[in-house]
Amino acid sequence: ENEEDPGLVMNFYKDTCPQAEDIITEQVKLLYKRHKNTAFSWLRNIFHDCAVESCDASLLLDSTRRSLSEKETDRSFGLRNFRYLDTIKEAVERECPEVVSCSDILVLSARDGIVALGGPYIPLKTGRRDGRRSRADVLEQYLPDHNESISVVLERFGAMGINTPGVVALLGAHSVGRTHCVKLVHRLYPEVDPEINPDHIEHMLHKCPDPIPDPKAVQYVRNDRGTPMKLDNNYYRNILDNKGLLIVDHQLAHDKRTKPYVKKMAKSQDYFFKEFGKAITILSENNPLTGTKGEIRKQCNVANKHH
Ligand code: HEM
Ligand SMILES: [Ca+2]
Ligand SMILES: [Ca+2]
Repeated sequence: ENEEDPGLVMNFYKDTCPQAEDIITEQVKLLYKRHKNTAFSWLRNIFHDCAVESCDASLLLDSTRRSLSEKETDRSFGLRNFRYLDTIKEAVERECPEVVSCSDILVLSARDGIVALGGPYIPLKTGRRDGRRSRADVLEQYLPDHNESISVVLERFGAMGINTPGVVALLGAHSVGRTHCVKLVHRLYPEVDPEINPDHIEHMLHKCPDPIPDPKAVQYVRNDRGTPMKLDNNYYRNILDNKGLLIVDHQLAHDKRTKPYVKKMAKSQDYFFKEFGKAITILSENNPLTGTKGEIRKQCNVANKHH
């Protein structure tokens, strides 16, 4: 870090685009009013972009002739609503063309999306710049799969500096949104996983009636039937009650290392929010491109053309 590169700071655009953060907040509010589920996407994006080497908006790049996009990999299954991030970028570009990075827009939309969902306000720094290439080739080394062991999950997040309560808090994001049947049928067919709460099995079978779901059919189960639209601590009560959808969700409530925190978060929303805020902050600061590294992308889905 030097004079030209202050790294990440609060309100990085205060001189170059003083309205930037207000425009983003305003757009998030407008878009959330019309498309509630776009807030799930803003929240999920910060994990899928930042956990894979860097918060550099690599997640948003489309495939090119030379490289596969991260969006098209299996771990990204179900990611949606990218067009609303483009809407925010366009609104910011109208005010300050080519100043605000897509990676900062991705992070700040997550911050404001969390608030829209009833979660805490987490002050986050800015000054990230956008990467120029997809990281699809290494993505699986960073993003755990739905049936990953807790040891691997703790190790992957630990490598970013996120501790055990931080991991437990981050998984609390599964208090909103949905999971498609393709990620769940292995727990239902050929035999039902005996660890699932019998009251929940009926619902899951009803929503996922086919052992091999048509990947194009929109068949899914809501992550939290109780409060599906609220980022609250109901997730922890669900998983303690054996109503977690993914194997990782279920294991989180049963592993010796994570269970004590699951119980604590199930009891205290404040504790959940406190740990969630810390962990999101660390995630959002993972290995950013700052200073003169990377670029300010004009359009979030394509790297700039070089002249
Ligand atoms: C071990 C780590 C994780 C795994 C294996 C995992 C896996 C998944 C899977 C398989 C889905 C369902 C996608 C679909 O079928 O549409 C999902 C949904 C979701 N995940 Fe995660 N996830 C993890 C951590 C996180 C974290 C850290 C966050 C955010 C901080 C997050 C936020 C979300 C959200 C909001 C949804 C709902 C998306 C929607 O409804 O569009 N997840 N996750
Ligand atoms: Ca990235
Ligand atoms: Ca909830």
